[in-house]
Order: sequence, then structure tokens, then C-alpha cells
Amino acid sequence: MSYEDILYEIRDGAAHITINRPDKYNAFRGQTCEELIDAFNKAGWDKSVGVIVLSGAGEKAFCTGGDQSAHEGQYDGRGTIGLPMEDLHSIIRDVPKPVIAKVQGFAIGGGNVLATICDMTIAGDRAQFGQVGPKVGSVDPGYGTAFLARVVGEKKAREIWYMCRRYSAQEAQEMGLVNKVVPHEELDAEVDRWCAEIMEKSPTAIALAKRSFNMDTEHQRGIAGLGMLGLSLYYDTDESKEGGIAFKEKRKPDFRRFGK
Ligand SMILES: CC(C)(COP(=O)(O)OP(=O)(O)OC[C@H]1O[C@@H](n2cnc3c(N)ncnc32)[C@H](O)[C@@H]1OP(=O)(O)O)[C@@H](O)C(=O)NCCC(=O)NCCSC(=O)c1cc(O)c2ccccc2c1O
Repeated sequence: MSYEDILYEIRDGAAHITINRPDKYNAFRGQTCEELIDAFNKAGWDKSVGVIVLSGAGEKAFCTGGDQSAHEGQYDGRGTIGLPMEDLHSIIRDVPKPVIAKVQGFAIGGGNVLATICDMTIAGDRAQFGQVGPKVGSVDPGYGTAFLARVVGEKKAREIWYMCRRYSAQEAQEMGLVNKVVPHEELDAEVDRWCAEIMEKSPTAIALAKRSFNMDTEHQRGIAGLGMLGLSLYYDTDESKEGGIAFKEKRKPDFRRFGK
């Protein structure tokens, strides 16, 4: 597969997968997800690769989730909600290599979910984290909620989704969402150091450890599958559409007209 929305490079045993849509704040459309899935499969089963780094191009954003300009109700693409999110989330978990999220800017919405699912997250001090789903008529009813609660605890996860606030890299580290924060300019070098350290370790031991870590939350894959079907029905409602329309019109949504 040739790539239009992402970059793929192998350097010193690390596969670098970069979402390359900086003009869209690295938001993903159906094609972006397909390319990411292909790249994770390629890196995941390449014996010369010991670690995978997921990042976003440019200075502004790691990833800001689903591309709102390709979103009128359902997203574009082949998945339950258009975007093949279940497959993308699954492959990040299933590749037998550690995946590091390198976050230099916004990790918002589905971008925050991707960073959460990655094995580890290293952030620059300008990074910002947060959820926007209930602000834009969406929600991740799988790993983005259930797995997040495992990472930051139930109370914090609920705050993140119900309040839709933004959190600094430092705050994200304090809640366990980030492994290390470094000055923005030192982010690339820090991630390269983590990759080099991982490359010295036994790949089979690491693959077994990753599978073992995943085991405890494997049932969430089923929850995600069921949740996506519900979300697909929600996307067809006026309540959900109001969120996307309000974002594009740069105004506050008025959900109370529709809510239960
Ligand atoms: C990222 C922001 C916090 C930045 O805010 P700021 O105020 O600094 O700037 P603007 O809001 O003016 O944005 C600048 C510029 O970028 C464009 N942009 C930003 N994000 C997107 C996007 N996701 N898609 C398309 N375009 C985007 C924005 O339109 C501006 O362009 P101009 O041309 O007008 O200058 C803020 O932008 C923000 O909150 N962005 C997030 C928007 C969003 O709604 N994201 C999708 C949420 S839903 C989702 O991601 C999602 C992910 C999943 O993984 C799921 C999984 C399973 C189920 C559902 C999922 C799901 O819904």
C-alpha cells in the first residue's frame, strides 16, 4: 500500500509512523485509519523492528481524532461508524512490539484515545490532552472510556469525558496518562533514547509481557464492538449532528433541545 496520509520510516530498529495531516491538526479520515492499520501490521511483523513510535507531523498536534470535515453523521470509510476504529485500536494492542506515543501538541478526542492505547507516552511540555466527544456529539464507547479508567482511575476518567477539559502534559503525567514530560525541543532525542533502551531487551520477553498486560482488558474489545453499533445509531440523530455542525460553525452546541 502506498501512503498519502501517513509517513513510514525505520530508523535504528524503530518504526516511526507519523500521521501527516498537519493542516487538519492530524485528524484522521477513513483512509488515514486504513494506512495506519497497514503500517502497524507491517512494522509489527518485521523482525528488524523492535519498537514502534506513533506521532503527528508539525508542531501543533499529535492527533485531534476524527476529521470533522469528513463527518456528516457517519464518518467516511468501511467500519461500523465509517472509520474502522475497532481495527485500528486492536492492531496497536495486538502488535507484539511496544508502541510509544510521541506527543508534541494536541492529543484530543480520538487522538487522546490513540495515545492512551499506546504502551507508553512521552510528551513535550507544550502537549495538551483531553476529550471532546460529548462536546461534538460523539463518544468512544470502548477502549477510549473503559481502558482510560484503567489507566487514570474511574473518577478521573469520568471527569475527562463528562467535563471535556484540556490538561497540560504535566497534569497528564500526574494522572498516569504520560510516562515522561521533557522540554519540547528534547522530545525527539528522549524518544530515541527510550527506543534504544528497548532495542537492547529480549523481543520475545517483551512480546510476552505485552500480551500478558493486554489480557486483563481483552473483554473491552467486545464492549467496543457493541458500543460502536450503538454509536452508529447515535450518529444518525439530530443531537449528535448538532455537535459536528456547531464545531464547524465555531459556536457552542445546543444539545438540550434533543437530550433525554
Ligand atoms: C484541537 C483543538 C483543541 C484546537 O483548538 P483551537 O481553539 O486551538 O483551534 P481551532 O479549534 O480553531 O482548530 C484549528 C484548526 O484545526 C481544525 N481542526 C482541529 N481539529 C480538527 C478535526 N478533528 N477535524 C477537522 N479539523 C480540525 C479546525 O477546524 C481549525 O481549522 P480552521 O480552518 O477553522 O482554522 C480543537 O480544534 C478541537 O477540539 N479539535 C477536536 C475536534 C473534534 O471534534 N475531534 C473529533 C472528536 S470525535 C473522535 O475523535 C473520535 C475518536 C475515536 O477514536 C472514536 C472511537 C470510537 C468511537 C468514536 C470515536 C470518535 O468520535
